[in-house]
Amino acid sequence: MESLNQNLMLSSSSFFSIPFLLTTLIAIILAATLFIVRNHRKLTTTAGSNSPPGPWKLPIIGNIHQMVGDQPHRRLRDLARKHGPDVMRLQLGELSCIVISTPEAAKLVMKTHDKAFASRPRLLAADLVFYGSKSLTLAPYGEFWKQMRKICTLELLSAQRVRSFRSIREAEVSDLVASIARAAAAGKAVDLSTMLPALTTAITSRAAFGKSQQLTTDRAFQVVFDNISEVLGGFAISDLYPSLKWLPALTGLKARLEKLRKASDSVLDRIIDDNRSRKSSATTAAESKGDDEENVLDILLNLQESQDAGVPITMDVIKAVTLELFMGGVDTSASTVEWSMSEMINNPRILHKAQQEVRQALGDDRGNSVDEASLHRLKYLDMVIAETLRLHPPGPLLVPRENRERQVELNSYVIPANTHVIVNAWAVNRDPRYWTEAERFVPERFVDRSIDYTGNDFQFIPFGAGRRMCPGVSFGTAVVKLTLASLLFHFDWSLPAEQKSINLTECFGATLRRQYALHLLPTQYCSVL
Ligand code: HEM
Repeated sequence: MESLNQNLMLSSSSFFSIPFLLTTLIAIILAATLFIVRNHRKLTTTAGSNSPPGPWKLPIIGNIHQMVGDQPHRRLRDLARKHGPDVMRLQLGELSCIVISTPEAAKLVMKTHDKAFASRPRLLAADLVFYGSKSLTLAPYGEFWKQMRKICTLELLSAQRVRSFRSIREAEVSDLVASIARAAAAGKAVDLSTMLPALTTAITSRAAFGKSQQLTTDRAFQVVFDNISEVLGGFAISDLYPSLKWLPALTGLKARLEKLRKASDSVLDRIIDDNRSRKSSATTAAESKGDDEENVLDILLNLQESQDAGVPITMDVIKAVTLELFMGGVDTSASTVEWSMSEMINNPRILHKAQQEVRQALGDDRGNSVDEASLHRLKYLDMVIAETLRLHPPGPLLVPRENRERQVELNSYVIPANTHVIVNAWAVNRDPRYWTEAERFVPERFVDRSIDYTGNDFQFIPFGAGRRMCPGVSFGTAVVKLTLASLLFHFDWSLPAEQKSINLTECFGATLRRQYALHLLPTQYCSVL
């Protein structure tokens, strides 16, 4: 959603904040003193005989100091290798966590005990920005979440609905292609790290709110959106110490969240008012739809009016859900396209093969833009996308779960109620026991293996699995595939003169983005201007 998925994905950005580091520093000094007094502690501990193993922890801060760093998915994988390969226990402040790092353990959490672990931890940001956790991603497991999930899968993100947004995708991708063509004609490199999120923002905003509300140029909304993504990235220090009720005020987080809520409220109120006045002034049903297909906001407002959604669709619910779908749709797809292009540029054989497939399948008509109806023929491109999602899942740690109701027995371990569960999908997708040369980008590995995004292949979980798995798979993959096919069909790609290869360093935030902007030189293959 932060990328909400994601965009609501667990990220590390707040581990770097100054208040966080200061508080951590003071706590570390206190803790270190206590630690020296008890220096006979073992380096790997088990809290009780039935508790999963975990690294040694300091009093007060637990294992927080071991999480400081910019690659938490890698740190967690390394810690797990040493202290708990399947299931590892961590203490983050007052929170008890377990970290899941293998397909077997992921299956236990997201299939065998899926229902018990289907809740989400309480986050201050969810309460203050997402209207009291009224969004699907952050809602605790229960009746409200079940009804909203139904609405989401049957109404907002169903395969049929995603198909109905086809003209939006095609129009926006063809605008992107036209602007890249202008750069190509001028012999200039393009910055795909800026262009791709702008594209996915435009597509998602039209699907969520309609063309007349297109927000791509709306600076106010962009600022709100970026801020929410940042705040939702990672555990805020106050979420790690929920008993210290004064902490959010002290760290300034509460004030910041309240300000964000006001800002997002004013943007969403304006959009909803516009939508209503457009409807009431329209004289025909066709007019009331505006210039796009029925959008997500229209559907939610209709459900509110008809009162048969199973739960009250209040204005807060409408705002929380539109905001989260907007956030979920933007960064996840953009970063997938960016990583695909990066990997292909570093592997010219793969780039050439994917490009040949697209050009052969879509014909040699140099005036044509890519037609979505032909995309099912692109089997190799499907493998490229799957391999990208395996190595660079936008949500490497999924969205944290919690067994809010009761204790669970996981293998032989007892997991007490209210334990946070972090599933390291990034580590699972690279488990060397299941993937040959797991760190290499090899799309052909999917020739003899079906590409399964349904959450039934626990060795490959870029969209999560179980009850809480991503409901935006069709929406996301449709955007990714059309964009990649168009980039490959219309242009040949190379590195700017001074560059030898693409640096693949990751930047962990709301989603797992590239650390450095992706600048590439396009050469036009088809005439698109
Ligand atoms: C390449 C694209 C995408 C990827 C890789 C992705 C990945 C994920 C992941 C890993 C989760 C957490 C699953 C879990 O906790 O088990 C998630 C949840 C979610 N995603 Fe996506 N996502 C993508 C696109 C989208 C899009 C386009 C939307 C909506 C427009 C969306 C909406 C959501 C929502 C609402 C949830 C929360 C579900 C719940 O908690 O019940 N995602 N996504």
